[in-house]
Amino acid sequence: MGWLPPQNQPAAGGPPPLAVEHVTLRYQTDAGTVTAVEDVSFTIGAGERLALLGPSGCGKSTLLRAVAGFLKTSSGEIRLHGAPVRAPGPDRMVVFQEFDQLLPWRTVAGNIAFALRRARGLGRAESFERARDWAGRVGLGGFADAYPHTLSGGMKQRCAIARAFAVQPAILLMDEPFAALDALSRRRMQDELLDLCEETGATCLFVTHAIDEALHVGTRVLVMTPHPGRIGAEYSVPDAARQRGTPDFGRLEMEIQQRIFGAALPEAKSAASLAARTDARPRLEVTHNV
Ligand SMILES: Nc1ncnc2c1ncn2[C@@H]1O[C@H](COP(=O)(O)OP(=O)(O)OP(=O)(O)O)[C@@H](O)[C@H]1O
Repeated sequence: MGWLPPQNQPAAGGPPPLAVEHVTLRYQTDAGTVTAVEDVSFTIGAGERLALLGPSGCGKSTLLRAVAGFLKTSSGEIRLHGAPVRAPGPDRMVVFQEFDQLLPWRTVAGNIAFALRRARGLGRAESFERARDWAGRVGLGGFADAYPHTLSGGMKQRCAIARAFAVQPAILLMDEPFAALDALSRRRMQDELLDLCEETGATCLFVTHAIDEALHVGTRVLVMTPHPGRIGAEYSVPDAARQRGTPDFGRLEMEIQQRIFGAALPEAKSAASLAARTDARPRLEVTHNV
């Protein structure tokens, strides 16, 4: 069964799927104002997968929630294909870390079909046909009629991912979707996600605090500074550096560790020697470095 056309297809030379422009995000609490994210700007082009990487509390989830439309910006603008984001919309699908994001009273197919009806306006028959197809694509073909409480955590995440991809949103927003899984399941699902992204050409914003996951999944990695979150550095990840165990992957992983942990990393070389190694590699470029 064919894909639905992605939503908000960009006009040639038009604005990118996502533009975050000088965005600051603050929370008002009883104890005062918390600035979670400060003056962050970036864009995501069609088919790009941007991994937002940073330590706990640096504002990754806050930023993702603002892109989803759950939070208003304190200043700056978030644009989807040029249009300002003011509220949640069916052109953005979010996959959360939590296993309880499915509707418990609907089956696997029912969860996916419900999203297709709501977001794409499909009729019942077509939405269920597509939903069963998507359940099969994520390895849940035999569980299409199962209810969420009968599934493992990994199976629930597979269903949430299928639901998000099925809708073919303008952008997929993923907030540490594999963080609560065991290490083996996490690795397998990262690979499967990568395959789905490459097959569908999905545009993604992927939040993680794991360097290896960011490098494996992302075509670009934005490293955020600790609280309040700002953009510390940006890395392009060429295909050769995406595979764990390769020299390019190891070098880029080390370089990002050095940036995040600095002198605390025992095996870290001096910044100058790391820079020299970076320069020796033609495609591992730091494209932004504030
Ligand atoms: N609802 C809220 N009210 C007040 N402060 C909040 C709220 N949510 C988050 N914060 C604060 O905003 C900052 C950023 O939090 P956020 O959850 O976005 O970070 P994160 O990088 O996603 O962290 P983690 O990786 O641990 O999930 C933190 O200082 C946090 O305490």
